[in-house]
Amino acid sequence: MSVANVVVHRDADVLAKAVAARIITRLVDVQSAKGSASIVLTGGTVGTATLAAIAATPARDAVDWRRLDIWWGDERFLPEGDEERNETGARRALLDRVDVDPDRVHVMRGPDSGLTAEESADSYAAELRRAARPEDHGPVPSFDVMLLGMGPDSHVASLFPGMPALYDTRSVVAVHGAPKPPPTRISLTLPAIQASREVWVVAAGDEKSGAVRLALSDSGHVQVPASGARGRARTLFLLDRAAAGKIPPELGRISSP
Ligand SMILES: O=C(O)[C@H](O)[C@@H](O)[C@H](O)[C@H](O)COP(=O)(O)O
Repeated sequence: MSVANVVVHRDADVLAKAVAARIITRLVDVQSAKGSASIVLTGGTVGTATLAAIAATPARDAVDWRRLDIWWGDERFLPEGDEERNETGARRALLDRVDVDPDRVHVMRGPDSGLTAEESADSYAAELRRAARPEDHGPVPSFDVMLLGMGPDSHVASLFPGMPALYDTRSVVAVHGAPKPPPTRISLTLPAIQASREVWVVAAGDEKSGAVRLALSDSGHVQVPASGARGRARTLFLLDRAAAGKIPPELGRISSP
């Protein structure tokens, strides 16, 4: 797993725009090299603001949206179209505004599908397994970009400190009793996250600064899930100054103006 590199931006607005530009560049580079690309989206305010920033960027047209596989790191177990679903926020911010291939938008199904949360998690794991290729050496694709928001408790996706999902070796699990509402969710596990070529953790606000410091130190991933958010080739913590406020000098950081 790669060591985390930190990039700090002035504020949450610049952070979202900078991550949007980074995503566009990364997808264009990957598509140029491989013909298609894959990205895992996150819920949360920073993740959604980033998608809106992509939609607002003329350079978005440099991405071939038809040749992009879109996944989610987690989803609230709610009916399709529910305002609280991460999918709803992503469609409104970006996906309904670019020419994605609907067959390559892989949603985590909610209760309206007739599936239980466990069945929905198993169904998503099976979809990931079908998408994995021999060179991925595992049950999930090597995602080109794994976007993860992070909570003040250092949760990523719906992996909350100390909860059973952090001990699970499967790729996708149902989460019950999540401390962040709604309580029932579907989430990739750390092994699935760590299969990514690149993991980008995005966080803004001083309420995240303690979690950032823990996530960048060698904390245990059960109590500090974000410390397990590492990519095979690259890990980025993309922060605003407030979220970076407790990073010790020895951990290094690159600050934009
Ligand atoms: O379903 C969710 O709620 C998200 O996937 C969750 O992991 C989110 O990314 C973090 O809680 C950060 O959220 P904020 O950026 O809003 O603080």
